[in-house]
Amino acid sequence: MTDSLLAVRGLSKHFISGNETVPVIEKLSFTLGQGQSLALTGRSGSGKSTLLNLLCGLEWPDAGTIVMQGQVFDAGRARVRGTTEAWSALRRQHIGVVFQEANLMPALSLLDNVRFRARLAGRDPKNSEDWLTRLDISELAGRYPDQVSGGQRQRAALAMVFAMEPALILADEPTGSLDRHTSDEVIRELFSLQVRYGCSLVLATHDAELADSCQHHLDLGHLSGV
Ligand SMILES: Nc1ncnc2c1ncn2[C@@H]1O[C@H](COP(=O)(O)OP(=O)(O)OP(=O)(O)O)[C@@H](O)[C@H]1O
Repeated sequence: MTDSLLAVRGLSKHFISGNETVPVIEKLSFTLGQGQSLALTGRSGSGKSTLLNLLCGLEWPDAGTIVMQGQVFDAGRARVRGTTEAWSALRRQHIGVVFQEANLMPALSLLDNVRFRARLAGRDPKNSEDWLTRLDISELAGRYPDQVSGGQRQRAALAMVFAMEPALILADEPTGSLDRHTSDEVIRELFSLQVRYGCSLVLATHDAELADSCQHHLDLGHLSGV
């Protein structure tokens, strides 16, 4: 892939379970180009969520290097002063996350959630209402997350992600909690906006059809690189 946005080299992660060491990601390497999409597949427990968590900083790698937009995060240097702060800033500004359950702030209306995420990324929140319109939930702008359906929350989560103008979207079974019809609609929006705005996408899914919609495919069950 050319014009690499994301390059992962020799990434490894294990967990400790009782007295046992459980290797989950082992010496994984791949690159993802700007504006490209990558499907992560593999049996349950193969490490899809763990990889997404490593990429967005919710988990700490044991070894390896992640390079995003030219900024290097080296597991060996992770504790060096300034490294984690620089990575946190990069993620806040450039990585949008959509998980199975929309992670909205319960005390904020849908519109304020979108504005909040845009501001957090340092973007002007003036287009927040437009994003709700584009995702067909403008009439719900003033409602709180617990006053709307799961599909509407997931649309609001997408509006939040696009309002921050991300370079990279990480999506973990983003429609896993939705019925097929709503799921298809939300996924269509995700792909169409991702292509239109040229951001890259890493999507963990068990859905073979969805995986086929991505340009690249990484099967963690077989630990092969892209
Ligand atoms: N915090 C943790 N402590 C110990 N083991 C963990 C932890 N998080 C994940 N694991 C283990 O790591 C492995 C990979 O989990 P992960 O959630 O990444 O898999 P997955 O491919 O996303 O699975 P699924 O398709 O079921 O969502 C599993 O064996 C899981 O039990």
